[in-house]
Amino acid sequence: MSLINVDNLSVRYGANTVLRHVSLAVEPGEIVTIVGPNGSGKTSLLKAIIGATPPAEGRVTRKPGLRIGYVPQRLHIDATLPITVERFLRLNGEVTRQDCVAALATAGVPDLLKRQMSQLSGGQFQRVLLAGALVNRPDILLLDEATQGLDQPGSAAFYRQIEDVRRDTGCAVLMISHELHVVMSASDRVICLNGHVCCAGTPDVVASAPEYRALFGTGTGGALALYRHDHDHDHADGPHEGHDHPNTHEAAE
Ligand SMILES: Nc1ncnc2c1ncn2[C@@H]1O[C@H](COP(=O)(O)OP(=O)(O)OP(=O)(O)O)[C@@H](O)[C@H]1O
Repeated sequence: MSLINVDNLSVRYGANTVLRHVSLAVEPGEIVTIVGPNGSGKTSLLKAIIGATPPAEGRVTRKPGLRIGYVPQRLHIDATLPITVERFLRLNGEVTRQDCVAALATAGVPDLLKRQMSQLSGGQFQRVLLAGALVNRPDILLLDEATQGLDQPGSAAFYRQIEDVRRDTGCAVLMISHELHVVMSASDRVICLNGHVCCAGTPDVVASAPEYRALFGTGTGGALALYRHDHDHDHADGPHEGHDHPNTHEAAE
């Protein structure tokens, strides 16, 4: 059974339809990236998946008992508020120090337990948010542009960490990113969203799809090559989400 199944989902705010007939599924252990321009409904999709936004049409099914870890776009913590990393992580319910130590290690920042949140660098802060999402041992991580404010090497390092997290914990990942060229190596599957699913498939296929190029241009070719590396695992392409351009991936494959 899929961890998450989105079936023919439409989302409206008043008269404004921001998602139309979106269908997708996330399988255990998969890394799926959602790309799309500003305002294309990416955050609305994540909100519908966690149940914070009701569907106008269609439905979202979560596997019973599914544990979701959520990493927000950004989180502001008042610099004058003294709060250590450990205390911050223990805000997540019944969490022991051991759980915090383990989550920080998985997030790639094993030595931050006693540090003040306000003294972390941007990259360390995002990893502590990641640890906060990991602390309850989720089946799936949802990341909403978790690398905002990081420079490109910082983003690339963060996404490599996500791959390590998947390898170490087996959890699935559904993430939003503007940076296909950076998430390329980490993603099994990419869904390009623009109110509807305009193309979907492996990163290579999506990056060369005319629909993606129409939205993002072709300027990332060099970066794609730079960040691409060989995977030592083999994930199936997964189901191609229903969309308006059925021949895209087949033509490119
Ligand atoms: N609570 C809301 N009420 C009304 N309109 C909303 C609400 N949330 C989002 N919208 C609108 O829905 C559309 C999609 O927004 P959403 O945040 O899902 O897009 P996004 O792809 O995540 O954008 P970005 O890349 O800029 O974060 C936008 O036009 C936005 O203004």
